[in-house]
Amino acid sequence: MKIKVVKDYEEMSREAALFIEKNVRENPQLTLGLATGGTPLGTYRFLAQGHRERKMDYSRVTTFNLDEYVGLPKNHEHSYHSFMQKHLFSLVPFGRTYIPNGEAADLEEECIAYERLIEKEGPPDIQLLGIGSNGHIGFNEPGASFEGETHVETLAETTRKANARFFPSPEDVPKEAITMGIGSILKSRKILLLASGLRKNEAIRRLLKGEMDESFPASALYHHENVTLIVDEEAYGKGVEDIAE
Ligand SMILES: O=P(O)(O)OC[C@H]1O[C@](O)(CO)[C@@H](O)[C@@H]1O
Repeated sequence: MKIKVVKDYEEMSREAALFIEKNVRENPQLTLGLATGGTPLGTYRFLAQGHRERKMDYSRVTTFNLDEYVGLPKNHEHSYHSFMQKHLFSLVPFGRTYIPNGEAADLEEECIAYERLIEKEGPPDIQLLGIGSNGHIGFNEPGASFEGETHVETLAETTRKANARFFPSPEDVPKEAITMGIGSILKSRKILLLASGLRKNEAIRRLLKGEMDESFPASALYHHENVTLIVDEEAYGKGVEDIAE
């Protein structure tokens, strides 16, 4: 795991956007795995700026989102479809964009179809990831199999609580989501993991201990040979030994 410690959220976001831009310049037909939540918002802002000001071209890039809440219509203001539209897709034209359909009549079928799509079009050249304070990646909660494919996950109460800030009230946070599995995520060629703020400090400390355990989903990333962690000083914390290679 390569670890880059940066000053703050802004710097983390800029570094992440530069990482993606560099890879897109090298391969304009890249497949990009995307995340939602608070963590990647700044990265998307910088990607949009690069497109606007430096004419970065994403017209041949294909994107796959990690997850979507079950039961929210695509145009619901808190669906991840709406999130991506608002924060990235309306600002940067991509070739093709894919997000699981959380209101599919047959969710199992939807999961199988999404996994097939990733296999056909991908796997992602870069997978962008945030980390939950309980170590979740995508919506793979503690206990999720490291070999799992796209599936319906019951959200941990801590995750629902953390995401309540995006909803009018905590009860409005859906109880389930479709998420790419850890196995699907690990198929990506490169993984870019971002973490910022004190809220993530404990999760990063546990990750950097390097112990692989299904009770801590992000530790599966030690099974992958090309992971870059960009972490700010608050999330990295003091007294953590640098185990960067
Ligand atoms: O970025 P946040 O809002 O802290 O959430 C952590 C991670 O959990 C998720 O919301 C679950 O998908 C990710 O998108 C996100 O990066």
